[in-house]
Amino acid sequence: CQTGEVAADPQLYDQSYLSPVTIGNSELMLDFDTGSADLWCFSTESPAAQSAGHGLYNPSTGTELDGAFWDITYGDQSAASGNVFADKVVVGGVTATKQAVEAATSVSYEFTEDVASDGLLGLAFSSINTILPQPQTTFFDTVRNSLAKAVFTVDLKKGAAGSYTFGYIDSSKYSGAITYVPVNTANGFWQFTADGYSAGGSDSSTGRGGVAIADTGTSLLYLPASVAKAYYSGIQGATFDFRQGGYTIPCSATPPDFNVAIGGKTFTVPGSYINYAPLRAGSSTCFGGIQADTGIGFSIFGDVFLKAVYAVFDDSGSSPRLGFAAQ
Ligand SMILES: N#Cc1c(N)n[nH]c1N1CCCC1
Repeated sequence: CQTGEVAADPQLYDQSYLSPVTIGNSELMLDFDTGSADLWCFSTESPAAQSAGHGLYNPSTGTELDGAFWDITYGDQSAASGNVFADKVVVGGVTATKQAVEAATSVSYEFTEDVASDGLLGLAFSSINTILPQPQTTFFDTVRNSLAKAVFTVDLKKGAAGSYTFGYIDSSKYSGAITYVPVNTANGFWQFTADGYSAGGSDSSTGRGGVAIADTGTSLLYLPASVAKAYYSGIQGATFDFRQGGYTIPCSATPPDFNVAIGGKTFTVPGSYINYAPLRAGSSTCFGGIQADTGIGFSIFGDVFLKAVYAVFDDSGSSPRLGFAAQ
């Protein structure tokens, strides 16, 4: 029965969190993403112009899946594609002896420019893995029957290293009880229903809840437009800036805490987490950590929310569920 733990290292402004993964005989830094289901990495097959500065997977240690290829486009229109090898993957001591490793032969500039990241490790459901003609399993799905318990946990932190664990829940990492809610896997995401939202100390609701996904691969917290609008209406100097593509606030602002009701329990995102980052170095205008989920089709509980809670991604029962506890 395997269990393991790996660090989640924050990148600038907590834009993403990277964890060390051994693939074949390379150690790479991957972005663990509960919003996608492909494990892909820069490789010796990637064009040098695209892979400069990145750690590379050398497929010589793997066995090529003949005829298999992959091609993924994310919500932000970043993209990558390539071919597939079965190789040994180790995360925090948990070993998948024959994991589908997607070697990139082409990546978009967003990935080329993010030199700290050598690829992604998808932790959504394998139903949305992009490998054709036959989708393959995520790392979690590959190892889940060998884990002490078919769970993984997410403990992200603001501006500090957090952790992911596989196979166990660490009671020293949270306070109070874990509140569990059912997951709808129809879209391949860890999708749940949030009950409602409110700002500050008041329980004056900023709006009814709705469908949401827990997504470590997204930096911010995307909520119904009416909720985002109500939240920023309480902040002096806040505005929706079309050119920036979202709400901005003065970096000097102290935003109110933001409360989310899930499973009948209230979880609080400290207002400071919503003063996300200057528009560019030295700017006195900051981008808001809460943005409208307009056009997405559901809310996205990304890192701004996840770094305020301890999250349990539980596939150990008859159907998957999500657990949340205060950190
Ligand atoms: N957009 C987007 C997105 C998402 N919703 N989850 N993970 C994402 N990405 C991982 C790497 C780039 C984007």
